[in-house]
Amino acid sequence: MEYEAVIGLEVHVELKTASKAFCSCSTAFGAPPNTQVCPVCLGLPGVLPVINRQMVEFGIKTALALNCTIAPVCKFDRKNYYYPDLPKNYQISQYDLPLARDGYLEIEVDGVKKRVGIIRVHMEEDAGKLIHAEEPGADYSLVDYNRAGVPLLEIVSAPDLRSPDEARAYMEKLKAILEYLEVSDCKMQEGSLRCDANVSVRPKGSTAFGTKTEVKNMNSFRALHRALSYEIERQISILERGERVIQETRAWDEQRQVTYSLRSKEEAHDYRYFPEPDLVPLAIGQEWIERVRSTLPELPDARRERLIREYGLPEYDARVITGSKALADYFERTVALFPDAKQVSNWLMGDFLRLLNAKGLEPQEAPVSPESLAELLKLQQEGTISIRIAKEVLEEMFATGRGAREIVEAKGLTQITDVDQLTAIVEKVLATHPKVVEDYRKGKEKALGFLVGQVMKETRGKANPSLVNQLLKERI
Ligand SMILES: Nc1ncnc2c1ncn2[C@@H]1O[C@H](COP(=O)(O)OP(=O)(O)OP(=O)(O)O)[C@@H](O)[C@H]1O
Ligand SMILES: [Mg+2]
Ligand SMILES: [Mg+2]
Repeated sequence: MEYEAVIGLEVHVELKTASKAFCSCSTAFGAPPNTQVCPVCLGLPGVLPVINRQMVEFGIKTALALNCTIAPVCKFDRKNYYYPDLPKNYQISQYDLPLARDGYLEIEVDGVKKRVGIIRVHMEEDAGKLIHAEEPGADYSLVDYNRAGVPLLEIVSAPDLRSPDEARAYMEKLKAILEYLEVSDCKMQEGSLRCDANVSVRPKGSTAFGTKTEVKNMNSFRALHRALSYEIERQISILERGERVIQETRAWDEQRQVTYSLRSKEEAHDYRYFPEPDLVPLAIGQEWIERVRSTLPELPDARRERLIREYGLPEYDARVITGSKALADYFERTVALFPDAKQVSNWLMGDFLRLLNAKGLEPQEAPVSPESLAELLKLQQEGTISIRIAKEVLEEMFATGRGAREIVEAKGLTQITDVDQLTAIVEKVLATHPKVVEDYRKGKEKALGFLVGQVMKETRGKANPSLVNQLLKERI
């Protein structure tokens, strides 16, 4: 039988406010443990939380960008559970009256566009961080409450996704939007963007949903994709055996590349939600919403369309470039200095991204500035260096942070365009390969490529390829 997956994602985003959700402690990442805490976020008796205005504003901004309806009145609720990462033994969250509902975002997979529904966006506070001792025999865990109380948004998608590819496309788009809005750092490795994946399978063509499992603990898009693929296969083989999938929470094991059971539905928490008595309901007026709407920046879809319009970029290029705000910024800054937009996008999508990924860097962290890249492209365009040398120079720029011209001059990489000098090398190559020359004369076109290659080798890539071609043809 053919099966179809049904996937819905719950995404938690840490907001980059300066202070925590309900107190004035700093949210800065990486401070020594338990230095950014106070009686409010530690939940000591008698303290009162105060709603962080910036958190609400970031929430409105995000909800608007996701095409949601902002609730005229929302409220906070206590989600009760006992765990060492939660100093108050409850988390302030939102339950039946969330900040916003009923939005969508658009994804595209294999050329097919699709709207993915957003069921709700709500505000809540983060828990602390537990560090479990890993040495053999260790029986303790360390607790850091710096993160306890940091504002989060939970963004819950409708069960509209049908494959791991669609799930990844959704996450990529959501991350891009959040980055464009500048409401979060969106670093999955640092935990500022986290995703729980709900997944079920059903016979293709069926309209009813199957029993879902919820998978946690993926800390990259790749892990999300793999965990979903694994979980879909696991569920299909259960159904194929004539058995039933049980509703449970599972975790992704990155080491073993499998999911394993954490707890079943019977063991699920009863959170005993009730309205947070220390906070008044929050009424968000239309003026506030409109004011925030007027500050919305250009979002990825709009920017993609503009890059196509303004620079004549192919749709594919525009999609890749605008997939990250930093990359799109980088592109536009480079094109301002080197107006051949397609060249710039080729370099960015090719060698630039490859070198960045190899170093695990984001575009804004690139050791090569747009000014430097533009300088390199100019050197190549004016013929000072060949494309092959340009690629080498870019690697060197990444490795050392030095400028293009500086490297070209220091290493004597300037392209050889001197006819006499090249002619000598061409003659030498022709003399060493009489058989290849013969082949070419007999009509074997490819033979010329070999000879060009030999000249490039002799000159360590510095010969001007079109001049070499011309000189070879003149002589054969
Ligand atoms: N049959 C199903 N198959 C796959 N996904 C589903 C199915 N039914 C619901 N979902 C998805 O599961 C998610 C449910 O999230 P929601 O936050 O509403 O509830 P929850 O997981 O019970 O709560 P919690 O926040 O405590 O984890 C949504 O993203 C929804 O799209
Ligand atoms: Mg949820
Ligand atoms: Mg859930």
